[in-house]
Amino acid sequence: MITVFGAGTMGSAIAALACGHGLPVTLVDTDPNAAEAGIARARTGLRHGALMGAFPQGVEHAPITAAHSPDAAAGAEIVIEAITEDTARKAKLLAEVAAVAPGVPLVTNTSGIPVDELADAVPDPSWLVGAHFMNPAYLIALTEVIRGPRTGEAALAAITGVLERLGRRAIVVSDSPGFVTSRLLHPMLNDAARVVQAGTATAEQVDELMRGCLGHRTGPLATADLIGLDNLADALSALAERTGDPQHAPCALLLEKVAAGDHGRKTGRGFFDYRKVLS
Ligand SMILES: NC(=O)c1ccc[n+]([C@@H]2O[C@H](COP(=O)([O-])OP(=O)(O)OC[C@H]3O[C@@H](n4cnc5c(N)ncnc54)[C@H](O)[C@@H]3O)[C@@H](O)[C@H]2O)c1
Repeated sequence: MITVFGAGTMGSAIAALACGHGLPVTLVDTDPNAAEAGIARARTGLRHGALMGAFPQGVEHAPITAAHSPDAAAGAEIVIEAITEDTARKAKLLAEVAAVAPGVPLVTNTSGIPVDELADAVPDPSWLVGAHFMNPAYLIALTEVIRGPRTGEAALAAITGVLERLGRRAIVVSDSPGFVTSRLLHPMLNDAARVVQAGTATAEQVDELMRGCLGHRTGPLATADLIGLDNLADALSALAERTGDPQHAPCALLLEKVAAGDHGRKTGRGFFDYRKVLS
């Protein structure tokens, strides 16, 4: 059994990935409504993934159960945290989980908070490792795995073993703010928003140029909407704080959209409008 903390965009997609490969999941969220919504989203992900051929044939989908407290980590083979990108909140949860499940591999799905910073929260830092699943986790077959300076071989073997059972390939990188993918992608998404903010082009034009001229598969602003603009702003702030580069701080337009509740696909509107598609 895998216990996943955080039933938002990522937790629900990771749950779908595991269940589609026959591994039962307990999906934990402090907000009971978010847990139920996360299970519903995971079921949609299971249907979507099945249609896309993302799950092995002949493997029965495993159950997903909702829970609301760190106690749900007891008895887990591995724990994956995919809660809000907030260092203090993640550290508190990891400490609570380590107390309930000592010696169980702890995986953080942070977008870019250094694993070693979070490792200070747990009594045995060797059990903490990073696995940066991408959205949607059940469709993207490659996972960036982060080995912190204190990550132990047992934790690394546990996550790479689970990823293999989930049909994912792992690339193991060293610990650093934003690792590889967020360090490169997030500043580019921020700059794409700055181009719109400056009035140089519309969001549609930015994405069309990046797709048509530069081969970007979805377009940067559609990618930002898929990630969730609230999460993108949090991840950029974390990157700016840790690199000391003010250019990485979320731009004004991004912050305006977050403040207005326009968080991208998950709220129905971000740089683009999804409400017709969702209704
Ligand atoms: N969105 C992406 O595309 C993406 C991709 C890779 C990694 N990540 C990372 O994954 C993590 C989750 O991101 P998301 O986009 O799913 O966020 P989200 O805002 O969609 O969901 C976060 C969930 O965590 C819950 N939560 C907060 N504190 C909790 C706690 N102590 N215990 C249990 N649940 C708690 C919240 O209620 C919320 O439902 C973040 O660290 C993010 O940076 C996100």
